Amino acid sequence: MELADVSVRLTTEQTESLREACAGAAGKVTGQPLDREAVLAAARGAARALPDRLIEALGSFRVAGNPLGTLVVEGVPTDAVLPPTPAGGDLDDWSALPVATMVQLAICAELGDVIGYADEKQGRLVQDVVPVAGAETRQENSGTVWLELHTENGFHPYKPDHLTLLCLRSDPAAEGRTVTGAVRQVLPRLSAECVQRLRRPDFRIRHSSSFSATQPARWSAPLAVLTGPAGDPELTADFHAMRPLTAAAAEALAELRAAIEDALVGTVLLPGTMIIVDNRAAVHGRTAFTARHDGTDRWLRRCFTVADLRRSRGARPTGSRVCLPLHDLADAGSAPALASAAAA
Ligand SMILES: O=C(O)CCC(=O)C(=O)O
Ligand SMILES: [Fe+2]
Repeated sequence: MELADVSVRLTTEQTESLREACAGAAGKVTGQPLDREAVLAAARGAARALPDRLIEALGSFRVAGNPLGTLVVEGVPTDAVLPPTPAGGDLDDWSALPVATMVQLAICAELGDVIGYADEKQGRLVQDVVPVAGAETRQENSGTVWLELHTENGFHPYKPDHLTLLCLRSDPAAEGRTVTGAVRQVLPRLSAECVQRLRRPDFRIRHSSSFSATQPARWSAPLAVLTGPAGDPELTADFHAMRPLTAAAAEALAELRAAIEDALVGTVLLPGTMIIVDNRAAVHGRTAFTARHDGTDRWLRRCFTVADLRRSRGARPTGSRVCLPLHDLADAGSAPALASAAAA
């Protein structure tokens, strides 16, 4: 199975009429921060302009998933004039990208509720994924080296259920491939012993450096890599930041890693292509690419959704989609699933 099997391409007419609807919706809320119900309501309104075929594909992906844990949408409208790729890592004001921002929020509205994290990218609901000078070797999306396969924020009690990445610019040499590896592809290839070991809470994930850059590293509570139904489990893994707690767990994680690396699918995202990852069904990563830092670099925009926003209400200020800093939550004891102790 290839990404082409899970791709939806909009026709030129569909792209254009969606562009118009999104520009109109954005115009009604220009100047407001994204983290306002009025802005998200405008996006839900714009979602009515999504083609039926796409609404259907998003709905079925949300409810049932697919074998690749990945959906690709081509022909997503973006803004006719793009600012230079932001060198500092963030675009200051979403109103420079009204269409791209609104269409991403509209697509996200079909997947669930948009969520953000105060620790990361200033809590922005739609974030910029761009190479940052000096961050080349970091295992973060600001780097340019191979970005190890990971569950997004797998250490977080309110990790996203889906993440969307909308490409505004590819890297000039078209080297940066976004890749995903799905649990449904690898499960039949794993030994029974491996599966059994991955189901034990014998793993911890170090909080991403974007979450605890200035503090000593913190770790998740011990967790299992595979959870849920035997025939269709959920996957939480991170081949950079996950630490097995026993030798048997380490062996199982290595077997899983080899199987996933064997089953990877991927693509160099082109402008107007969005990749959507089911964060409970697939890990994702990115191959290395070269940055020039001259405004023409690779530029994706990222937005997260959860299936049930209410579950995280104790972690967010009233009326906001942005989860408070993780270390405040851990200290307040409002997230019992969290252990802030360093792993031994
Ligand atoms: O740059 C990419 O293609 C993926 C980066 C990534 O893992 C992320 O932004 O969450
Ligand atoms: Fe990621």
